[in-house]
Amino acid sequence: MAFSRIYSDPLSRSIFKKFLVMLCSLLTSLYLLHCLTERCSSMPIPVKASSQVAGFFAAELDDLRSLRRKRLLQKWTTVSKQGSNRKSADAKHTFEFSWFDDADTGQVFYGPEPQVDRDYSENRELSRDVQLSLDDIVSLKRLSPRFMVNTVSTGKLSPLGEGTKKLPQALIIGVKKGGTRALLEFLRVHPDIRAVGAEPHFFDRNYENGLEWYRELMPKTLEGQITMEKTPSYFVTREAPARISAMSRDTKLIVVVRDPVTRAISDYTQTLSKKPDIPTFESLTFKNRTTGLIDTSWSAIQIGIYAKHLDNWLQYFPMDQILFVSGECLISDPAGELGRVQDFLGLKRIITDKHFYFNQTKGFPCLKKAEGSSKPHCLGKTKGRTHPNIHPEVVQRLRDFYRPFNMKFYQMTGRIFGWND
Ligand SMILES: Nc1ncnc2c1ncn2[C@@H]1O[C@H](COP(=O)(O)OS(=O)(=O)O)[C@@H](OP(=O)(O)O)[C@H]1O
Repeated sequence: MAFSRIYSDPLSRSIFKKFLVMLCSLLTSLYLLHCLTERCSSMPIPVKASSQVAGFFAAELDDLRSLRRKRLLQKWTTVSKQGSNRKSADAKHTFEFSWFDDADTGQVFYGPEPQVDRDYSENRELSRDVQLSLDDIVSLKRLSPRFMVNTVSTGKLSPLGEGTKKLPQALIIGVKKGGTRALLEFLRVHPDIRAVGAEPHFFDRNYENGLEWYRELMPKTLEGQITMEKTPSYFVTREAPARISAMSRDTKLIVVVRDPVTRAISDYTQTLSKKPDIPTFESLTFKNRTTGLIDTSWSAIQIGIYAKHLDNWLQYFPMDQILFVSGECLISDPAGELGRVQDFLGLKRIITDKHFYFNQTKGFPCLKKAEGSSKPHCLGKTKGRTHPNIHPEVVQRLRDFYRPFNMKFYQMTGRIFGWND
C-alpha cells in the first residue's frame, strides 16, 4: 500500500529514483574499491620480490668475497715475495717467516712473525687478513690445515714439509780447524738458513758425481731460505773456486780463519787423536831442524798460508763476495761474529747474545737452544781438544814464518786479525 502511494505521488517518485541512483553509485564505488583491493593483493608480494633480489646480491656478495680472498692471497704472496727479495737487498726490511701463535685468536700459523719494531703493526694487520682468507679457503675447499704452510709462503697449495732442494747459495769453505762447525751450528738457529749437517766434499772429492748428486744432499727449503753447507777443505783446493763459480758466480763464501800457528797445532792434535804413533809436531814442522827450514809441504803448515790460498779465490770471486770470520772472536764474542755473518747473508739479525751462554766445563760458548730443540747444546768432544805442549822455540819460529803471510792477508781482507801480538 505504501509502495503504491509512492508511485502514485509524483514528488515521492522522483525522490525515490534519486535514492536508487545514489545507492547504485555507492554500490558501484564499493565494488570498484573491492576490485582494486583484490588486484593489489594479487601483485607479487614484497617478500618474494626481495628474496629474488637478495639471491642476486648474495651471488654478487659471494663473488666479492672470493675476490677479496683472491686479493688477500695476492697481497700476501706479493708481500712475501717482496719480503724475500728485499732480504738480500736490505737486511732491515725483511719478514721473518716462522711458526707463531697469534695472541688475540690463539691460532697457530706460519707467516711473518710480528716484530716489536716499526713493521709490527703492518705485519700484524697483514697476518690477520691472511689468516681470515686462509680459514675461508680451508673450510671452502675442505683442506687440512697442514696445507696452509706452503699456501702462505709460496702462494701454492702443497703439503707441510714440502719445499725444494736447491744448490747452496752460501758456503763455509774453510779453514780446517778454524771453527767452521761452531759457525754452522750457530747459523742453523736462524729460521732462514737450512744446512747439511755432514761435510759433502763435493768440490774437492766428489765433483765427478755431478751437480744433481750434490743437490740431492741438500735439505728442502722454502722460498727465501738459504741453503748452506760447510766443507773446510774447499779453501785449499785449487779447483774449488772455478767449480763453485761454474755452479753459480753469486755463491757467497765464508772463511773462518784462526791464528795459523794454533790452527796447525789443532790440526796435528786431531791427527794425533786418530794415529797416536805419528812423529812429534816439532819434527814434522821442519825439513831440517838445524837450519830451521819449515816444511811447507806438510798440510798442517800449508793450510795456514791464507794469503796464498785467497789469491786463488780472487781469480774467480770478488772480495765483497767473501766474508772472513775470526775464529778467535767466534769464541770470545760469538754474537758479534754472527751479526756480521747475518748481515753478509742479507738476513735479519736474529741470532744475538740471547742465544749463547758460556759453558765453564766445556770452556766455550754454547747454544742455549739448538736448532729444533729446547735444550742447551755444546759442540762435541772433538771440538775444543786439549793441545799438546809445543816447544816455545818452535812456536816462535812458526810465528816468524807466518808473519809476512799474515800481513799480506790483513792487507787483502782489510781486517787485522791480531795473530802477531
Ligand atoms: N763454541 C765452540 N765450541 C767448541 N769449539 C769451538 C767453538 N768455537 C770455536 N771452536 C773451535 O773450533 C775448532 C774446530 O774447528 P772446526 O770445526 O773448523 O774443525 S774441522 O775442520 O771441522 O775439523 C776447535 O778447535 P780445537 O780447540 O783445536 O779443538 C775449537 O777451538
